[in-house]
Amino acid sequence: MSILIALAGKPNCGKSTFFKAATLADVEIANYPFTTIKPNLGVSYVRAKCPCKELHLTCPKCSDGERFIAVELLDVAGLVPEAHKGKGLGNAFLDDMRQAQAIIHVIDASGGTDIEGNVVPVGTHDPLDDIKFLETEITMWMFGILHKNWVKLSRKASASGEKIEDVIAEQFAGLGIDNVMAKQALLETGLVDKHIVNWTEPEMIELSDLLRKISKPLVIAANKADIAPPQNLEKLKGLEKDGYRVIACSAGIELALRNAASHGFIQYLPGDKDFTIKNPEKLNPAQKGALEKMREFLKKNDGTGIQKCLNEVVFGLLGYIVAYPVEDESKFTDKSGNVLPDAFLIKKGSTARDLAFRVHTQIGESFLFGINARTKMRLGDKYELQDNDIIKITSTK
Ligand SMILES: Nc1nc2c(ncn2[C@@H]2O[C@H](COP(=O)(O)OP(=O)(O)OP(=O)(O)O)[C@@H](O)[C@H]2O)c(=O)[nH]1
Repeated sequence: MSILIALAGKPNCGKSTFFKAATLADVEIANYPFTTIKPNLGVSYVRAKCPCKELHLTCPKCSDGERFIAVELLDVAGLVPEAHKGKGLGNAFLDDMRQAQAIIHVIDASGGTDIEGNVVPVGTHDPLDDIKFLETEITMWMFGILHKNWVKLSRKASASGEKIEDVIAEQFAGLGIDNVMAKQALLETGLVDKHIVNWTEPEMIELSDLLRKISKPLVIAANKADIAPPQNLEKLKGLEKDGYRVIACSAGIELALRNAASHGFIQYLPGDKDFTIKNPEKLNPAQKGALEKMREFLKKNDGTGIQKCLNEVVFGLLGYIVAYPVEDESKFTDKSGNVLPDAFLIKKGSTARDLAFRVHTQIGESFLFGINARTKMRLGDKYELQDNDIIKITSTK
């Protein structure tokens, strides 16, 4: 049950660079055999504080107390104007979007590419237009589905007396929309009280827009921040008051740093706010100069922003926490003595029994109780997991 994040953006915004950087894992953090599963599907990681440091344990799964937990990243191609009408690779774009739980929308914050991705002088294109553009494409695609099936849906809601949220959820099940999400959108638009046969097109568009926001939450990766005019970044940050999450970033710098780290030139972990040069004598002045420029960016922005985007999606937007199941609660290990062998991303609000099911269906079904490995307290099946919990599960199996 991996988390799938879609990486979307118009041509030339730096999406491929972001994808390459985010899926280029150093051997130290990669516990997946391949970081690229398919050409456009890769393994990336969220970064969390591993409990090993606090417990003074040596943990082979983390780097200096930083745990990298795998998520899947989908490089979505084909965002072009009118993608929702099937233009360009529009259908592929929307099909990819269907499966994702959330979106990282990579935009060119420098304003150096127009809406179709053609290069223009930096600062001449308004990056706010790019944000609207992606949202409109998804909303109008969803509206298209609603509009096309409207007669069928009306009949269903009238004849069978099925609840409208159930009818909508069924129609959009493939997009990950359930009846709770549908109900929320219907309530917010006020359409819950209006029979579907009387819905107008603008009302259906408003509903589609809300369904998009609820089912495909997004983070805006304000990329190329290294060359972006400051007023662009300020304008983008200003969107946060409207509920947007905007992160200034540089995929170009992240890729360069990960490459430098994998070749042993620097010590750098994704998400670090600085790096150290390992062998300065091996670098020429131009390389040193380039690294120092990158360091300036990191200092100013608390890192390159790439790890922040991933963490914000998983822990912020989607509300996941990390739980560590163990078999020996006194040593914090599995049966073979491996310290903190697994880190599971699990939804906030999940219980000890939910964690048991994540370990194995049989263990979930035969769950007896949990033990908080830190306090050795017994936990019932309804115990709500807290971030960073280490839990021993006792079952009859
Ligand atoms: N200055 C700067 N340039 C960047 C950054 N990220 C990407 N670029 C450059 O932007 C250009 C486009 O980057 P790509 O990653 O190929 O863009 P893309 O969005 O995948 O483009 P398509 O493959 O056409 O969809 C390249 O010249 C990159 O080197 C960045 O953070 N800063």
